[in-house]
Amino acid sequence: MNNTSLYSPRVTSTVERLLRTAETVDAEITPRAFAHIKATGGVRDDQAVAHLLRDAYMAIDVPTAKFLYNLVRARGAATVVEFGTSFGFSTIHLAAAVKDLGAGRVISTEQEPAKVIAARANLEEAGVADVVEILEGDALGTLENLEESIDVLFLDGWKALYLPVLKLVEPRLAPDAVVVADDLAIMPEKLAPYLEYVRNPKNGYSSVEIPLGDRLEFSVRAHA
Ligand SMILES: C[S@@+](CC[C@H](N)C(=O)[O-])C[C@H]1O[C@@H](n2cnc3c(N)ncnc32)[C@H](O)[C@@H]1O
Repeated sequence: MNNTSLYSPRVTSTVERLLRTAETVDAEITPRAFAHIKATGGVRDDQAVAHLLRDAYMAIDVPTAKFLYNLVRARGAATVVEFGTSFGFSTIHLAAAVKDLGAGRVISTEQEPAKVIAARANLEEAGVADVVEILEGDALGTLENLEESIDVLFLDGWKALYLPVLKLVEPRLAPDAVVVADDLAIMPEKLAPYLEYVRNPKNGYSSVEIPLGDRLEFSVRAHA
């Protein structure tokens, strides 16, 4: 028997519905954001156009989602933290893995109140809401007093905040914790400080790029 809830009817139907909706919604929203970016100098900065992307899904692709599921299971993660829930597509995959492990939880963060409500409903529909807590507000505030030891950290909010978020929760990373950062292909200039930090062995990580989806940085907390 395969105890992989990714293939359960509830997860499958929710994931398929979200993929369909995300495609339609983002096809309408993102060209407007790109046009605005072009008209204002051409440098993509999601934070600067956050008002235009308020309703956009910007979800990871299916291979990346399956990779995250496998990673959480392989790590036997008890605590997974996500920066950037959006409508909960990635969160469903992280939560499915935690559920299949039999214990643990996902703490996800989202600053758009409407997305928090929608994500909670999507997690409920997928049957994984009981292992997820969504912290509403700016992750730099909501993650400030985290007490848990983090096994897996997934970074997928606004790119300029990856390094500040990592530094904020760094004291909470478990030995050999895994940090995955998405979107290396999308905004390299915004991610440069983050990549410089995790790729410098002096900062206590072993880090490598993975050519999956919009390209990921896969870092292991390797300090003594
Ligand atoms: C790329 S989307 C996340 C997509 C999601 N991980 C998925 O695969 O479905 C980024 C999300 O991060 C949220 N976000 C950006 N900066 C944030 C911050 N400082 N605190 C909390 N959420 C933030 C945005 O509102 C947006 O919904």
